[in-house]
Amino acid sequence: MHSLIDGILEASRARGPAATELWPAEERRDLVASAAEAKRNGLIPIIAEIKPKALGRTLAQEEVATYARAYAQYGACAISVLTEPTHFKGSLENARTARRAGLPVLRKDFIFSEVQLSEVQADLVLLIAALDIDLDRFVAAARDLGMEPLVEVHSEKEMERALSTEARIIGINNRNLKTLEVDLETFERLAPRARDAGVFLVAESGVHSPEDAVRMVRAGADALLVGTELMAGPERLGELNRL
Ligand SMILES: O=P(O)(O)OC[C@@H](O)[C@@H](O)c1c[nH]c2ccccc12
Repeated sequence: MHSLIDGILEASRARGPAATELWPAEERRDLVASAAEAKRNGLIPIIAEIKPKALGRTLAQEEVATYARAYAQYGACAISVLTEPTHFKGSLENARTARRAGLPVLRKDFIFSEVQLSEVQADLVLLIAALDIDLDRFVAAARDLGMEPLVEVHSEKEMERALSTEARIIGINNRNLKTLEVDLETFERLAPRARDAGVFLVAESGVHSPEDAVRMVRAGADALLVGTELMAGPERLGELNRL
């Protein structure tokens, strides 16, 4: 694993988990239904990410709220929120704030221990296959807490691992977490196997233009996850999600 990931895991271990959050009995928001609605409205379903690292600094809560509202206004089907503080400059608070915009929220973090799952409420939670966690156990634990797991893969081997679990949503990360290189070909190579298995498929990372977006949809993406490009200007979502 890249030393960056080692550093993130080490910092997380040193911090320890945040206090467990009790889940209010409010309705859960469904990514699959929200993506279907975007499609009906003639839009490419995009999960728009709040990624402070793209700006090189932490965000004030008013800024998080502004991004989240803009993402909703420009037709995002969900919001992804980085909650990892040391490298990605995210926070649990950002997830709570973003959820007020009304869209399903995906919590993005480096989850390697089950207690981390209860730190904050989200509709979906990212589980990274490359972290070598017991995916079956974490998929079940996430559902027990009322969150839908999104299992992220980057190789054929990780894809087989993800498909062997009960996961219904799989993300193919075009960014290699070891080298940090981005290649949209990764999605094109791995998507057919997942399509055959009938899971909901997310193309993650490296989408910067309408051409990139269409390319991922043609390759079989049910939704795209876009961060860096939208942090530079959330209004760009309005160009990226046009079919
Ligand atoms: O900024 P990009 O290239 O649009 O990528 C967004 C998202 O896919 C990326 O932030 C991401 C994908 N998987 C992750 C795992 C951890 C942290 C971050 C990520």
